[in-house]
Amino acid sequence: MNSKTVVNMLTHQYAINDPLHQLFDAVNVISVQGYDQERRVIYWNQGSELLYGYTEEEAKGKKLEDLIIPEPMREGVIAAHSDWVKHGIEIPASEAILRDKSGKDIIVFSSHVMFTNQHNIKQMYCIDIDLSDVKQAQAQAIFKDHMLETIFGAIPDLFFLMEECGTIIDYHASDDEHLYASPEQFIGNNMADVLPEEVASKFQSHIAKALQQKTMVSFEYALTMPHGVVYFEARIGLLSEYHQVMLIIRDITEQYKSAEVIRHQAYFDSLTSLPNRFLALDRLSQILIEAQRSNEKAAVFFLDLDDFKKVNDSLGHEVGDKLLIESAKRLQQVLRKEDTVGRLGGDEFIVLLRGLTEHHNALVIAENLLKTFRKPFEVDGRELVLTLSIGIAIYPKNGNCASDLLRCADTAMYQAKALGRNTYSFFTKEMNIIMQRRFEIEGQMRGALERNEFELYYQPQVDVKKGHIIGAEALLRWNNPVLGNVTPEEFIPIAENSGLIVPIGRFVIKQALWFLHLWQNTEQKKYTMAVNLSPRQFRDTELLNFIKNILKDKQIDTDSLELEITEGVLMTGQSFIHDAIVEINALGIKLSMDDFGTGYSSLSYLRQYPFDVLKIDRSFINCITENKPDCDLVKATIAMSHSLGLKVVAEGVETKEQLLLLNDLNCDFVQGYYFSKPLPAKQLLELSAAHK
Ligand SMILES: Nc1nc2c(ncn2[C@@H]2O[C@@H]3COP(=O)(O)O[C@H]4[C@@H](O)[C@H](n5cnc6c(=O)[nH]c(N)nc65)O[C@@H]4COP(=O)(O)O[C@H]3[C@H]2O)c(=O)[nH]1
Repeated sequence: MNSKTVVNMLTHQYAINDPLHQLFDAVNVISVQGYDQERRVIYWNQGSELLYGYTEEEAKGKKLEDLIIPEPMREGVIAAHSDWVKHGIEIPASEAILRDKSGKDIIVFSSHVMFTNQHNIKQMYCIDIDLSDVKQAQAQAIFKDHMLETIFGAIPDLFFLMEECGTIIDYHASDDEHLYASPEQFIGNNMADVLPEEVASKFQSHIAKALQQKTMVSFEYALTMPHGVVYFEARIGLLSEYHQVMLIIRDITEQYKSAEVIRHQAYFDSLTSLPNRFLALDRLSQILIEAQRSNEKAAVFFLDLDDFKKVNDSLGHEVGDKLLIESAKRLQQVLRKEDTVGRLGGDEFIVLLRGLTEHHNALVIAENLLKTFRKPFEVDGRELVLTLSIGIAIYPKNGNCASDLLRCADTAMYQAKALGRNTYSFFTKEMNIIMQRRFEIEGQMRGALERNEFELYYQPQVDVKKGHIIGAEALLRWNNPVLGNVTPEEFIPIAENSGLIVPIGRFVIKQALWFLHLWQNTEQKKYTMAVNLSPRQFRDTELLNFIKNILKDKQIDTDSLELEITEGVLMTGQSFIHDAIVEINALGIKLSMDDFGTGYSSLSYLRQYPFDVLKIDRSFINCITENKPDCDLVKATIAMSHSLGLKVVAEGVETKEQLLLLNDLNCDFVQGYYFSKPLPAKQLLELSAAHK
């Protein structure tokens, strides 16, 4: 054993016994290593074992550079150590990437001290703190920073970090276009100093709400920017521990505008931009609440453009639309700002007047409205005269709620029409009687089917030349225990308005086809059955299937059924009606134009749709023998129908003279009291059998 070895042994001895080592032994979160002058391990605490993987036994006596110093650093470490030992040049504390037993990199913060022991031998102590957690956390923080930056850059939202009091700490924006002020104006300033007062106070109150409710709060606001008004949605998220809030601001202008369009569509008429029925009635309810509170009178006007359908139909929908737009403008011009004018649909408008002090007021306004329509309308270079019929209901005299008042005004409007149009009519109690009757009929009609109160009568149709019955028209009769016999002219329009025509119409078709089956089978002859179809029934999407099934079930040829429709059905121009007519034709069912001569009698419909039969209204047949113009018209109608390939039925034939004349005019078929009134099924069978 040489002297050097003895010194080393002693050094180790001292090292082990050093009270400092006892302290290092107790701390295992820090690695403390002692090295002698040759950098051989003389001390290796538990922390070193945990960090570098070498046990004390394995480490002791080994050289620093062989243990934990990676190859590329070795020379530098040896040189630095030697500089320190020989020249007293300290190795500064620094971060270093060392190596553990398995060869893995270990990031540490390494500090070093040099002692000279009592044998005057230098010993170096390294104190290494494991930085891997710190480094990982740092890396994660950097990653999160990058991630947030990417997110902020990719999202068009604005992000503001601010103190709870509203002072802006930081912001992120993918572009500055959405910033109301420059970044310099924002940072360090309070929202209240930068944003308009109204918007700033919205922010303050919502931040307060979020803090109070300890939850995310959102709200919307608008800012006038250089390029126009921009709508924003702000969400306030709390960073409670830091007494800060995060504002996430999104530009919702597009959304807002589309919502605005939808809102507008829901509440305003797209053609005239007037409030629609829904909004107008809502406003009426509001007016009534206010009128009740302030003890004031209000008025509801129900306006209908006279003969608009004719204009619409003769000049086309485009002209009709322009007339409606112009009418809406004229109505608005007569009224005060606080009054409302709305479009109920078609050619019907509503006017709501609030704060009426005298009954007279409504009268003056009604006269002004009529006056404003006296000036002809100019559309596409044409001068057109359009008049109005106005029904007026007064709150509280005629009713307390919107629907009652509207109904009263509607009833009064009918009265104005009956008075000859181009006038107004105030609702009276007498009109109430008419209305009551309508209500009563509607009330009684509900359940009438179930109570078997309806019956079908059949009016025969006769071939003019041969004198044979060729078929019949099914006409509905209603006998109600309360109301007695109600005429179809009275109950059919009510059934149409209430929608009850749909089940009633199905009943008619079923009964009529059932009877036709019986009739055809009894007499072994192919009769036809004409059934009236209301406009409302076209909305019954299952109707044609329903008809098809019965025809199939009863084995009736489709061309034995004739569906009668009036011009009114076609005037609406709705596509589902067009489609249904095409399908009726495709099925082989006959189509008949009813009441020809009473409405607009448009030839274009006859060309446009596949009609098989034209029925001349009885009002024309009535006077054909005495009235030459009527006779000429009927003659022309028959000739025109034939040229279009249609058969003609003359309705309401009551005399032999009429029949003879119609024969001369080449009319195909007749129907009327001259042959027979509408009859119950059994009687028609008897008549038909006798006629054979
Ligand atoms: N003065 C006179 N009148 C005659 C003569 N011949 C027939 N009539 C009447 O003229 C009407 C002809 O029916 P419409 O034009 O389809 O007119 C029908 C039709 O539009 C409607 N209607 C009747 N039944 C139904 C139905 O089942 N469904 C639908 N949607 N409407 C129906 O009610 C209207 C009136 O029906 P009704 O009162 O049965 O009146 C029937 C018939 O009784 C005559 O020589 N002189």
